[in-house]
Amino acid sequence: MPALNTLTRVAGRLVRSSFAVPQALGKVSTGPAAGVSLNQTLLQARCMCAAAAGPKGFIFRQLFDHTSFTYSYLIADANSKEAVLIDPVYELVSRDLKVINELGLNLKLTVNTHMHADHVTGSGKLKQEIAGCKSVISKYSGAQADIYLDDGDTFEFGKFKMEAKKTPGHTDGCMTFIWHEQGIAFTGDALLIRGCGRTDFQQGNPGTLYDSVHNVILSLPPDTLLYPAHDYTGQSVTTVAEEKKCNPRLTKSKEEFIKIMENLNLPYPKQIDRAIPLNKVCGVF
Ligand SMILES: N[C@@H](CCC(=O)N[C@@H](CSS)C(=O)NCC(=O)O)C(=O)O
Repeated sequence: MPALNTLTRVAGRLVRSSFAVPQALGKVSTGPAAGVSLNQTLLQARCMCAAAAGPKGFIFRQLFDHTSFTYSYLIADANSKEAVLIDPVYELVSRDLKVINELGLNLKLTVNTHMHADHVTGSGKLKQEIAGCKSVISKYSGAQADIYLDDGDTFEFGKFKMEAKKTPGHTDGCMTFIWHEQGIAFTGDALLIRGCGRTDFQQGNPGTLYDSVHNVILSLPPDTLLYPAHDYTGQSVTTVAEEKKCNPRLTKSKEEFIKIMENLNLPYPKQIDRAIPLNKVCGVF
Protein backbone atom coordinates (compact mmCIF):
# COMPACT_ATOMS: atom_id res chain seq x y z
CA MET A 1 0.00 0.00 0.00
CA PRO A 2 1.71 3.27 -1.06
CA ALA A 3 2.31 5.80 1.70
CA LEU A 4 0.63 9.11 1.11
CA ASN A 5 3.72 11.14 1.84
CA THR A 6 5.63 9.30 -0.85
CA LEU A 7 2.85 10.01 -3.29
CA THR A 8 2.93 13.67 -2.29
CA ARG A 9 6.68 13.97 -2.75
CA VAL A 10 6.65 12.29 -6.15
CA ALA A 11 3.80 14.34 -7.57
CA GLY A 12 4.13 17.81 -9.11
CA ARG A 13 5.58 20.99 -7.60
CA LEU A 14 3.16 23.29 -5.75
CA VAL A 15 2.87 26.69 -7.40
CA ARG A 16 1.04 29.54 -5.69
CA SER A 17 -1.21 31.82 -7.73
CA SER A 18 -2.60 35.23 -6.85
CA PHE A 19 -5.88 35.18 -8.79
CA ALA A 20 -9.17 36.10 -7.10
CA VAL A 21 -10.42 32.60 -7.81
CA PRO A 22 -12.85 31.92 -4.95
CA GLN A 23 -15.23 34.69 -5.97
CA ALA A 24 -15.17 33.65 -9.63
CA LEU A 25 -15.72 30.05 -8.69
CA GLY A 26 -18.62 30.93 -6.42
CA LYS A 27 -20.44 32.61 -9.30
CA VAL A 28 -20.23 29.74 -11.73
CA SER A 29 -20.71 26.69 -9.57
CA THR A 30 -24.43 26.68 -8.82
CA GLY A 31 -25.68 23.09 -8.58
CA PRO A 32 -28.68 21.68 -10.43
CA ALA A 33 -31.04 21.75 -7.48
CA ALA A 34 -34.81 21.38 -7.34
CA GLY A 35 -36.56 24.28 -9.09
CA VAL A 36 -33.65 24.99 -11.46
CA SER A 37 -34.53 24.30 -15.09
CA LEU A 38 -32.45 22.04 -17.31
CA ASN A 39 -31.57 25.02 -19.53
CA GLN A 40 -30.29 27.00 -16.56
CA THR A 41 -28.29 23.98 -15.45
CA LEU A 42 -26.78 23.54 -18.93
CA LEU A 43 -25.98 27.25 -19.13
CA GLN A 44 -24.25 27.06 -15.76
CA ALA A 45 -22.37 23.95 -16.85
CA ARG A 46 -21.18 25.81 -19.97
CA CYS A 47 -20.05 28.75 -17.82
CA MET A 48 -18.16 26.30 -15.65
CA CYS A 49 -16.43 24.81 -18.72
CA ALA A 50 -15.54 28.29 -19.94
CA ALA A 51 -14.20 29.15 -16.51
CA ALA A 52 -12.28 25.88 -16.49
CA ALA A 53 -10.11 27.09 -19.35
CA GLY A 54 -9.32 30.36 -17.57
CA PRO A 55 -6.01 31.65 -16.24
CA LYS A 56 -6.35 30.13 -12.80
CA GLY A 57 -5.15 26.83 -14.23
CA PHE A 58 -7.62 24.42 -12.72
CA ILE A 59 -10.87 22.70 -13.63
CA PHE A 60 -13.69 22.50 -11.09
CA ARG A 61 -17.00 20.70 -11.59
CA GLN A 62 -19.70 20.37 -8.95
CA LEU A 63 -21.77 17.29 -9.84
CA PHE A 64 -25.11 16.43 -8.22
CA ASP A 65 -26.96 13.18 -7.47
CA HIS A 66 -30.70 13.85 -7.44
CA THR A 67 -31.41 10.55 -5.61
CA SER A 68 -29.23 10.97 -2.52
CA PHE A 69 -28.75 14.75 -2.84
CA THR A 70 -24.98 14.18 -2.87
CA TYR A 71 -22.43 16.53 -4.39
CA SER A 72 -19.32 15.07 -6.00
CA TYR A 73 -16.46 17.36 -6.97
CA LEU A 74 -14.17 16.84 -9.95
CA ILE A 75 -11.04 18.97 -9.66
CA ALA A 76 -8.06 18.95 -11.98
CA ASP A 77 -4.91 20.74 -12.98
CA ALA A 78 -5.88 22.15 -16.39
CA ASN A 79 -2.33 21.79 -17.71
CA SER A 80 -1.20 18.36 -16.52
CA LYS A 81 -4.81 17.03 -16.60
CA GLU A 82 -4.27 15.19 -13.30
CA ALA A 83 -7.63 14.99 -11.53
CA VAL A 84 -9.20 13.96 -8.24
CA LEU A 85 -12.88 13.17 -7.67
CA ILE A 86 -14.27 13.82 -4.20
CA ASP A 87 -17.21 11.66 -3.04
CA PRO A 88 -18.24 9.86 -6.25
CA VAL A 89 -21.61 8.06 -6.26
CA TYR A 90 -21.76 4.44 -7.53
CA GLU A 91 -24.84 4.93 -9.73
CA LEU A 92 -23.33 8.00 -11.41
CA VAL A 93 -19.93 6.59 -12.36
CA SER A 94 -20.90 6.57 -16.08
CA ARG A 95 -21.76 10.27 -15.92
CA ASP A 96 -18.48 11.02 -14.13
CA LEU A 97 -16.46 8.96 -16.63
CA LYS A 98 -18.10 10.85 -19.50
CA VAL A 99 -17.11 14.22 -18.03
CA ILE A 100 -13.59 12.95 -17.23
CA ASN A 101 -13.15 11.70 -20.81
CA GLU A 102 -14.69 14.78 -22.42
CA LEU A 103 -12.27 17.00 -20.52
CA GLY A 104 -9.33 14.68 -21.29
CA LEU A 105 -8.52 14.18 -17.62
CA ASN A 106 -6.42 11.53 -15.93
CA LEU A 107 -8.27 10.54 -12.74
CA LYS A 108 -5.60 9.80 -10.20
CA LEU A 109 -7.56 9.61 -6.93
CA THR A 110 -11.15 9.11 -5.77
CA VAL A 111 -11.21 10.72 -2.34
CA ASN A 112 -14.00 10.06 0.16
CA THR A 113 -14.74 12.59 2.88
CA HIS A 114 -16.01 9.68 5.04
CA MET A 115 -17.79 6.34 4.94
CA HIS A 116 -21.20 7.41 3.71
CA ALA A 117 -24.41 5.83 5.02
CA ASP A 118 -26.87 7.10 2.43
CA HIS A 119 -25.27 6.06 -0.88
CA VAL A 120 -22.61 3.70 -2.20
CA THR A 121 -19.30 5.31 -3.11
CA GLY A 122 -18.22 5.17 -6.75
CA SER A 123 -14.57 4.62 -5.76
CA GLY A 124 -14.44 0.87 -6.39
CA LYS A 125 -16.18 1.07 -9.76
CA LEU A 126 -13.95 3.94 -10.92
CA LYS A 127 -10.87 1.91 -9.93
CA GLN A 128 -12.15 -0.93 -12.11
CA GLU A 129 -12.68 1.45 -15.05
CA ILE A 130 -9.50 3.56 -14.82
CA ALA A 131 -6.09 1.88 -14.58
CA GLY A 132 -3.95 3.37 -11.83
CA CYS A 133 -6.80 5.23 -10.11
CA LYS A 134 -6.60 4.83 -6.32
CA SER A 135 -9.22 5.11 -3.57
CA VAL A 136 -8.57 7.36 -0.57
CA ILE A 137 -10.28 7.72 2.82
CA SER A 138 -9.43 8.60 6.44
CA LYS A 139 -7.47 6.02 8.42
CA TYR A 140 -10.15 6.46 11.12
CA SER A 141 -13.06 5.62 8.79
CA GLY A 142 -13.15 1.86 9.30
CA ALA A 143 -13.24 1.44 5.51
CA GLN A 144 -10.72 -0.20 3.19
CA ALA A 145 -8.97 1.88 0.55
CA ASP A 146 -5.65 2.11 -1.28
CA ILE A 147 -4.49 5.21 0.61
CA TYR A 148 -5.37 6.26 4.16
CA LEU A 149 -5.29 9.90 5.25
CA ASP A 150 -4.30 11.15 8.68
CA ASP A 151 -4.80 14.65 10.06
CA GLY A 152 -2.66 17.14 8.12
CA ASP A 153 -1.81 14.78 5.23
CA THR A 154 -1.94 16.25 1.77
CA PHE A 155 -2.82 14.91 -1.65
CA GLU A 156 -1.74 16.44 -4.94
CA PHE A 157 -3.05 16.70 -8.47
CA GLY A 158 -0.65 18.32 -10.91
CA LYS A 159 0.70 21.49 -9.36
CA PHE A 160 -2.09 21.73 -6.76
CA LYS A 161 -2.25 20.39 -3.22
CA MET A 162 -5.08 19.84 -0.73
CA GLU A 163 -4.80 19.30 3.02
CA ALA A 164 -6.94 16.70 4.83
CA LYS A 165 -8.08 17.72 8.34
CA LYS A 166 -9.94 15.46 10.74
CA THR A 167 -13.46 16.76 11.41
CA PRO A 168 -15.12 13.91 13.38
CA GLY A 169 -18.58 14.05 14.95
CA HIS A 170 -20.88 12.89 12.11
CA THR A 171 -18.60 9.83 11.90
CA ASP A 172 -15.18 9.18 13.46
CA GLY A 173 -13.56 9.17 10.02
CA CYS A 174 -14.94 12.46 8.65
CA MET A 175 -12.40 14.73 7.00
CA THR A 176 -12.52 18.20 5.49
CA PHE A 177 -10.27 18.82 2.50
CA ILE A 178 -8.80 22.30 2.45
CA TRP A 179 -7.41 23.91 -0.70
CA HIS A 180 -5.65 26.74 1.10
CA GLU A 181 -4.19 28.26 -2.05
CA GLN A 182 -7.66 28.85 -3.54
CA GLY A 183 -9.60 29.56 -0.34
CA ILE A 184 -11.85 26.53 -0.76
CA ALA A 185 -12.81 23.67 1.58
CA PHE A 186 -14.81 20.50 0.97
CA THR A 187 -16.59 19.82 4.24
CA GLY A 188 -18.21 16.43 3.62
CA ASP A 189 -21.09 15.96 6.08
CA ALA A 190 -19.44 17.88 8.94
CA LEU A 191 -20.86 21.19 7.79
CA LEU A 192 -23.83 21.47 5.42
CA ILE A 193 -25.16 24.80 4.14
CA ARG A 194 -27.11 26.23 7.13
CA GLY A 195 -26.89 22.80 8.73
CA CYS A 196 -24.57 19.95 9.64
CA GLY A 197 -24.36 16.18 9.50
CA ARG A 198 -26.57 14.17 11.84
CA THR A 199 -24.93 12.54 14.85
CA ASP A 200 -27.30 9.69 15.73
CA PHE A 201 -25.44 6.72 14.18
CA GLN A 202 -21.98 5.61 12.91
CA GLN A 203 -20.11 6.91 16.03
CA GLY A 204 -21.91 10.24 15.80
CA ASN A 205 -21.27 12.67 18.65
CA PRO A 206 -22.71 16.19 18.69
CA GLY A 207 -20.12 17.64 21.09
CA THR A 208 -17.30 16.31 18.92
CA LEU A 209 -18.97 17.68 15.78
CA TYR A 210 -19.41 21.13 17.35
CA ASP A 211 -15.68 21.26 18.21
CA SER A 212 -14.64 20.01 14.76
CA VAL A 213 -16.70 22.56 12.91
CA HIS A 214 -15.66 25.49 15.11
CA ASN A 215 -11.98 24.56 15.47
CA VAL A 216 -11.27 23.49 11.90
CA ILE A 217 -13.86 24.79 9.43
CA LEU A 218 -15.18 28.03 10.92
CA SER A 219 -11.60 28.99 11.88
CA LEU A 220 -10.65 29.30 8.20
CA PRO A 221 -10.54 32.81 6.65
CA PRO A 222 -14.07 34.30 6.48
CA ASP A 223 -14.25 34.35 2.67
CA THR A 224 -13.32 30.65 2.35
CA LEU A 225 -15.80 28.92 0.06
CA LEU A 226 -17.34 25.82 1.65
CA TYR A 227 -18.62 22.98 -0.52
CA PRO A 228 -20.64 20.29 1.34
CA ALA A 229 -21.25 16.64 0.46
CA HIS A 230 -25.03 17.14 0.45
CA ASP A 231 -27.66 19.78 0.10
CA TYR A 232 -31.37 19.24 0.58
CA THR A 233 -32.49 22.83 -0.02
CA GLY A 234 -31.25 23.73 -3.51
CA GLN A 235 -28.07 25.53 -2.48
CA SER A 236 -24.57 24.83 -3.77
CA VAL A 237 -21.93 26.75 -1.83
CA THR A 238 -21.49 28.88 1.27
CA THR A 239 -18.69 30.72 3.08
CA VAL A 240 -17.21 30.66 6.56
CA ALA A 241 -18.58 34.15 7.24
CA GLU A 242 -22.10 33.17 6.13
CA GLU A 243 -22.21 30.07 8.31
CA LYS A 244 -20.81 31.89 11.34
CA LYS A 245 -23.68 34.37 10.98
CA CYS A 246 -26.57 32.29 9.65
CA ASN A 247 -26.14 28.61 10.54
CA PRO A 248 -29.17 27.89 12.77
CA ARG A 249 -27.39 25.09 14.64
CA LEU A 250 -23.75 26.12 14.84
CA THR A 251 -24.31 29.72 15.93
CA LYS A 252 -25.72 28.30 19.19
CA SER A 253 -23.76 27.42 22.34
CA LYS A 254 -22.33 23.89 22.51
CA GLU A 255 -24.99 22.87 25.05
CA GLU A 256 -27.84 24.17 22.86
CA PHE A 257 -26.29 22.52 19.81
CA ILE A 258 -26.17 19.13 21.58
CA LYS A 259 -29.86 19.45 22.53
CA ILE A 260 -30.81 20.35 18.93
CA MET A 261 -28.90 17.37 17.55
CA GLU A 262 -30.39 14.97 20.12
CA ASN A 263 -33.87 16.00 19.04
CA LEU A 264 -33.60 15.98 15.24
CA ASN A 265 -35.54 12.69 14.98
CA LEU A 266 -34.61 12.16 11.35
CA PRO A 267 -35.62 8.91 9.63
CA TYR A 268 -32.66 6.66 8.78
CA PRO A 269 -31.32 7.06 5.23
CA LYS A 270 -33.20 4.79 2.85
CA GLN A 271 -30.05 3.07 1.52
CA ILE A 272 -28.26 2.64 4.87
CA ASP A 273 -28.38 -1.18 5.02
CA ARG A 274 -26.87 -1.47 1.55
CA ALA A 275 -24.49 1.48 1.72
CA ILE A 276 -22.53 0.82 4.92
CA PRO A 277 -21.37 -2.74 4.14
CA LEU A 278 -20.41 -1.76 0.58
CA ASN A 279 -18.66 1.41 1.66
CA LYS A 280 -16.58 -0.58 4.17
CA VAL A 281 -14.82 -1.96 1.10
CA CYS A 282 -14.98 1.37 -0.76
CA GLY A 283 -17.79 0.21 -3.00
CA VAL A 284 -16.04 -2.78 -4.62
CA PHE A 285 -18.61 -5.50 -5.23
N1 LIG B 1 -33.38 11.24 3.47
C1 LIG B 1 -32.05 10.89 3.09
C2 LIG B 1 -31.08 10.97 4.26
C3 LIG B 1 -30.98 12.35 4.82
C4 LIG B 1 -29.90 12.38 5.89
O1 LIG B 1 -30.06 11.76 6.93
N2 LIG B 1 -28.78 13.05 5.59
C5 LIG B 1 -27.64 12.98 6.45
C6 LIG B 1 -26.41 12.97 5.63
S1 LIG B 1 -26.30 11.47 4.74
S2 LIG B 1 -25.95 10.16 6.21
C7 LIG B 1 -27.58 14.14 7.42
O2 LIG B 1 -26.62 14.22 8.15
N3 LIG B 1 -28.56 15.03 7.43
C8 LIG B 1 -28.56 16.14 8.33
C9 LIG B 1 -29.84 16.90 8.27
O3 LIG B 1 -30.00 17.80 9.08
O4 LIG B 1 -30.65 16.60 7.38
C10 LIG B 1 -31.97 9.47 2.59
O5 LIG B 1 -32.92 8.70 2.81
O6 LIG B 1 -30.94 9.13 2.02
